[in-house]
Amino acid sequence: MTTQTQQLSTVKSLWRVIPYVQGAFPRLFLGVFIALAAAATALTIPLALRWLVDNPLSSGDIAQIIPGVAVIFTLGMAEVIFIYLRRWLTLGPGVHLEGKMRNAIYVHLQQLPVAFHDKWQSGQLLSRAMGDVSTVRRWISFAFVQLITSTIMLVAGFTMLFTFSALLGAIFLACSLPLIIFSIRFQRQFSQLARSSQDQQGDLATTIEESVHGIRVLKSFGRAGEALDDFLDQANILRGTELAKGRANGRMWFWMLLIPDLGFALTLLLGIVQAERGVVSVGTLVAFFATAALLKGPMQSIAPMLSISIEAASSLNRFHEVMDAPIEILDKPDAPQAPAGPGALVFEDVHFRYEDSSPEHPDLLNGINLSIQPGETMALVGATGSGKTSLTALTTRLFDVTSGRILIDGVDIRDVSIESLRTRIAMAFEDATLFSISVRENVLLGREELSDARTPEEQQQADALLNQSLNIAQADFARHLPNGVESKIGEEGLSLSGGQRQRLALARAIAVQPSILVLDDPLSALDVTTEAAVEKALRHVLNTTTALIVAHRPSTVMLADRVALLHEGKILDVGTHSELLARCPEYRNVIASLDEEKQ
Ligand SMILES: Nc1ncnc2c1ncn2[C@@H]1O[C@H](COP(=O)(O)OP(=O)(O)OP(=O)(O)O)[C@@H](O)[C@H]1O
Repeated sequence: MTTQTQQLSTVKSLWRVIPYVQGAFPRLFLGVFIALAAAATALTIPLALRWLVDNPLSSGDIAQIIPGVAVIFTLGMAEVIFIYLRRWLTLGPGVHLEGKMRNAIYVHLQQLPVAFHDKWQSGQLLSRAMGDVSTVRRWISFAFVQLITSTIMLVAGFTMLFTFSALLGAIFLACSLPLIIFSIRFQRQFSQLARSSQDQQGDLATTIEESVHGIRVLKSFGRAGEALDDFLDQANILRGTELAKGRANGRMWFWMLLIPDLGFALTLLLGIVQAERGVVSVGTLVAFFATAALLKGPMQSIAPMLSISIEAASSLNRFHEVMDAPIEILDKPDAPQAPAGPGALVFEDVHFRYEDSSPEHPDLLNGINLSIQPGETMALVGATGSGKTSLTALTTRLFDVTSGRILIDGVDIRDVSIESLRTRIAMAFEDATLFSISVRENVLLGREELSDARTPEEQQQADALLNQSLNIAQADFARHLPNGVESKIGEEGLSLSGGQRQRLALARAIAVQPSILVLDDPLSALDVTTEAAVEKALRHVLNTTTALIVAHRPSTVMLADRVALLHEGKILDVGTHSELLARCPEYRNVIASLDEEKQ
């Protein structure tokens, strides 16, 4: 996804790095100070040279030559040591900053609502958390200090050149001025290219991620060739942008190398004439060119440092596009824990619509009123696309209601802490996502205290809960994996069948031992016999737990005490399966369509 960014100037964008570098300020400032000391030492060398040429060398005083050379040697050595120290000092802040920024974006991504993740491609998020953060680290560790010291060195160096000879200094400066014009033009062009390249890298990462993720679909539909063509098209666009960046850099380098050399040649010519006429001493001329030679480095470093700074500014913009995304679903200040009641779940005039749904459409959920008693199992049925999954997502605040309210044991779910709400209500989805960790860790994911069990008692408790949850979810197969429940599940559980993944996801929801269980068709991938066994075992759990179960199969409906029919955004009727069959034609239609789907 290529986002439209608010265009900030390079300096404003770079300024936003400050919160992440604060702890490392002393080291960074010391680094800048040491870099300035290195520059000052380097600029002292031409002064020592002038004294050496104009005094002992012209008078032939051998006794003074050796100490003079020793001073220049010592200054050179000091400069080398300062440069080493500067590199050592500035490396730490960069690494510190990289860690802080990466942690911050990870935490923020975890807190951002599901609506944000629905809109953003994972490749874009990945490239911002990895590539862009590394670019900013390179800038702070290297280009930032270099840019400051180069600028100060240029100001001090040109001042020295003017004191040596105003005429020669003015000519050298005049020859260098076009560099500023080129730098400004370069900055404009390069910042656009840098941003395009970073966005295209994000798009490419998304394509790779999606094609690896969907490799089975691509292979089975014989679309690998087309996927490769799409990838190559995107990779070619990125290559074009990178080549354009390289050409812009190359042009900049051409002028960066040529202009100082032209200035150097011109002033050398004039300087020799002036020395010959006695306007300047030979020592001053030597010092002038030693200084001018020293300034070539900072002048030439401006372009690469500018390009790194521009890239870092663009990376910071991309980073902040994620960090600035508001966390819309938040705890109220000092929100209390969800009440430890029996588990009544009530929907009161609940309205909900997705942000991107068009205004002429009515709300997807258009005034839901539904009351589920403690310990009751309520099945939710409705035509496909009627909003059943969306309704279940509201219970744990994956999305917030647009209006109305949802109550858990009489308390609005927005008034209690989200963390406590999500321990009271556990969810299992049709699309079961497992993590690349062991079966044990996956099942005990919602029981942090037990997944980190240390004492033998905790271990025993964790084992008992794990076994009980696996039994209810009919996930016995997990014990027969190569390392039993300690077996690590392949990436996103892909080494397991769909039905096996669903059973582990169900075991995970059961292990939370919630007061309310919300199941979004979690048995869809099971065969009829396994489904019947899971349902039988589930009945025991559901006797003591309030449950809301989205049902796509008549057998799931049979599990429930009552059934709610969702129709055109409202709960059209609630009753037992047979009551609804008898009195509600819409219910009969939905059940008939479920039967047809099953056949
Ligand atoms: N994250 C989302 N952003 C925008 N629209 C969405 C989102 N998720 C679902 N929708 C839309 O909301 C409507 C209801 O979807 P939902 O998944 O809640 O229905 P459902 O009744 O569970 O469907 P099914 O029985 O097919 O699973 C659909 O039209 C769908 O396109």
